[in-house]
Amino acid sequence: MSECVMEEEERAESTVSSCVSMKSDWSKEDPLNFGIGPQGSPLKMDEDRAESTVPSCVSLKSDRSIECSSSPFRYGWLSETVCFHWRFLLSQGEKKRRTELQTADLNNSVSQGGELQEVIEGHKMSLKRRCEHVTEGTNEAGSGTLLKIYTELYITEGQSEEVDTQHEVRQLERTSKKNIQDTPIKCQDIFKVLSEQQRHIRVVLTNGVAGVGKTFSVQKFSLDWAEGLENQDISLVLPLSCRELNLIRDEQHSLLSLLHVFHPTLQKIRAEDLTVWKLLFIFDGLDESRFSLGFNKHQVISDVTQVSSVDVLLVNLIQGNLLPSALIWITSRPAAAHQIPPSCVDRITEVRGFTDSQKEEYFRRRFSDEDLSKRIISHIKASRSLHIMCLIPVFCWITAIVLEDMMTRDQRGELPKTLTDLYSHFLRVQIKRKKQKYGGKQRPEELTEADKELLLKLGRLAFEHLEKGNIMFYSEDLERCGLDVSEVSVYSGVCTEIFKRESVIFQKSVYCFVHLSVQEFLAAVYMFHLYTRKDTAL
Ligand SMILES: Nc1ncnc2c1ncn2[C@@H]1O[C@H](COP(=O)(O)OP(=O)(O)OP(=O)(O)O)[C@@H](O)[C@H]1O
Repeated sequence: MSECVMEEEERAESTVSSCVSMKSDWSKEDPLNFGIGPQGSPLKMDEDRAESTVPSCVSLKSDRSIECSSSPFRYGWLSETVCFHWRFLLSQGEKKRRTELQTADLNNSVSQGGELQEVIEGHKMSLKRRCEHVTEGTNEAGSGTLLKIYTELYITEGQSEEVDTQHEVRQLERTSKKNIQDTPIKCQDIFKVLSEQQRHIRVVLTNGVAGVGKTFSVQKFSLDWAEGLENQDISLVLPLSCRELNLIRDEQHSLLSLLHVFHPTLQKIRAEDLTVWKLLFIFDGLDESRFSLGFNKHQVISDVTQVSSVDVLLVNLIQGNLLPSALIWITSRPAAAHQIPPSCVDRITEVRGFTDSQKEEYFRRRFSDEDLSKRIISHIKASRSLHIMCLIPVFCWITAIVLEDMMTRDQRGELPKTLTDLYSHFLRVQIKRKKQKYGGKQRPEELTEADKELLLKLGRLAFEHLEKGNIMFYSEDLERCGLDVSEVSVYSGVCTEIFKRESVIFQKSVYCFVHLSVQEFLAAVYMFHLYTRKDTAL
């Protein structure tokens, strides 16, 4: 550790409490436009502390302060804070020391500001790597596609009426008709105050049905920030997947250690950094969380180093007890969104999916072969139910997988026009992919007895959990249906998305709740088999 840093840390110990306790409401009134600056407000201090504190606090105020030599402090609040200290010192007749302090301050700013900037740059690089490659549809994690397939989504402020239980094509057809009162909002603007009636937006809740693009939006938002394109007033964007948070459900953490676990590039950040930076925490997939968020009765935590259970940390963050100036973005399927009390939410948005022109744009982006994308688009337009379903991006992905396979093969066959057709072809394509990858000697097109048996077991799993409304399966559930955990993870693309982490298997059903789906389709295949006890028409 450099001498400078050690010195800084020692000084921090004596000054942090005052620095940390200075809560300003800058974020409420005046979103400041800088990268790593603190929220400053005048400190109360005595003369002795002033001498040792001023340089340290000033140095925390980012290396931007040295950008302009004639006026070292660019921002109004900063100059006010600093002037306060400086007037104080000058009144003590310490002109000589002023020069010394100024020099020391500039040196510290360079060293500490430089180090903080390095941490941020490291985090940006790591986030960029993570978000640039996305796991599309139900492909295995790791086989990432570049986020360049990202297509703008239709997102609105506020939310539509409750999801009904009609057949999903009907439901989607209705949803796709734009309501005149819908206020579209761009993903990158969700924290911006967009009208005079609005107040500061601290907590945003984004709803959206399964597969509509919530996670993709989080990835795009994070990537744009990491690439320096959008929301540069935020110092750190910190995505946390609720599914991954489940893995430490039984552990005790402080907010700081939690960040170290999920964002190892931030190992060097300290408690005081968290309190002075403008942070955005993103909790993606609240519906997958296995926490019970007790908003009414919980331990109050306001210190980022205080250890507690993860759900308590979450509640305190959302309520603003912990890091009151941090921005919070929560994404959820509608059925789970009620866990967040409306009083804690400043803005609700809803990802509604693709408009008709966005559907076409998706296929154009996905295929470099222009002729193929044109044929796919015209096939979809010719089939009413496929066209309506393509409102949901994950359905576009399924359609793209199936139609690409069928249109680029030599074999002739009628292209699927109904959802049942499409789902059965989807299963075939996924089985073929699995065989190509893990295959042995079998011909990829062939469906063996073992394949059929496995699909029926998956069907049973789908059916039983659909009845219970479960969206996550665990290894015991698989075993109960006679499924081998490792075998099923190979098949992950077939059933939906199955993640194997530690000993737990999470099945992220893209289609649960009210949606007809591959899961429902598998369940139906199983039911059909039970009914006829014959070979199913796979
Ligand atoms: N904006 C987009 N551009 C291109 N493809 C998209 C987009 N949004 C979603 N997709 C496709 O749909 C799939 C599902 O999207 P995503 O995982 O973001 O949905 P979700 O709303 O988070 O679903 P869930 O509630 O199941 O978690 C993606 O893997 C991708 O294939």
